[in-house]
Amino acid sequence: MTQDELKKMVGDLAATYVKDGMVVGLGTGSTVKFMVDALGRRVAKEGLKIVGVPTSDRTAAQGRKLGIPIKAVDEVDQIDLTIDGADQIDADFQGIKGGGAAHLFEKIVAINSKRNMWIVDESKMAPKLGSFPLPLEVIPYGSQQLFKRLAAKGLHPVFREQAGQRVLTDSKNYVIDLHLGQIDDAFRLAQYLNQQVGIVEHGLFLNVVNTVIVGYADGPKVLQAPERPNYRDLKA
Ligand SMILES: O=C(CO)[C@H](O)[C@H](O)COP(=O)(O)O
Repeated sequence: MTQDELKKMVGDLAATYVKDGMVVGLGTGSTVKFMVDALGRRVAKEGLKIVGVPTSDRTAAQGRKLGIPIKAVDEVDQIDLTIDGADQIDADFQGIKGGGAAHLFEKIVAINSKRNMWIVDESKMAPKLGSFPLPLEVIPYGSQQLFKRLAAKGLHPVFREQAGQRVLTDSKNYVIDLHLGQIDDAFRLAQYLNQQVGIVEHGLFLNVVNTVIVGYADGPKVLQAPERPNYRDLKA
């Protein structure tokens, strides 16, 4: 099976978890694209009634084109289920996201969701996080100084570029990727990054996911993460 076939397999399966009347968070990326296509088919054929809360301009445009009613995160009371992709998932169900530069909105939608499901092909599963570079969304103002601080700390930052231009997020911020190789203590690193002025959000998604669907050549596997407190409920 090709990687795209694996992505379609998990995307199609994830779409079957969506029930009539749900408010559904719609992630971003090539795997989610298959899932949104499948939801669009259900809306057209079955008359499935849902509201989609997209995590990027790309996903919003795809959803609207397919006839999925779209609302912004602040226009809904709560999101029942968010289905998103991921760049890397470790053995403890912690994840790295932001390969598509959408992790800020993805994290906002995720923490406002009752349940979170990630859909990935098997290449995304790893014993430890870090071989996928960790994305940071950073405010352009002062980003060179921030870059120098991250470099001095040994975090191997690289500004993300495309066709010789710095990548801009939907909020017109830059992305810095940290080429770490391996992350030994993701919680400690997240704490450090949360404290750095100029970083709007990092791509460590810790204790966020409830269910992961992994696409293997012999079929999809549905994995349940341990039940943990939602990010937003952590005490100050
Ligand atoms: O975090 C993301 C975007 O910011 C994506 O979910 C992640 O990059 C996975 O994308 P793909 O399904 O294309 O591999």
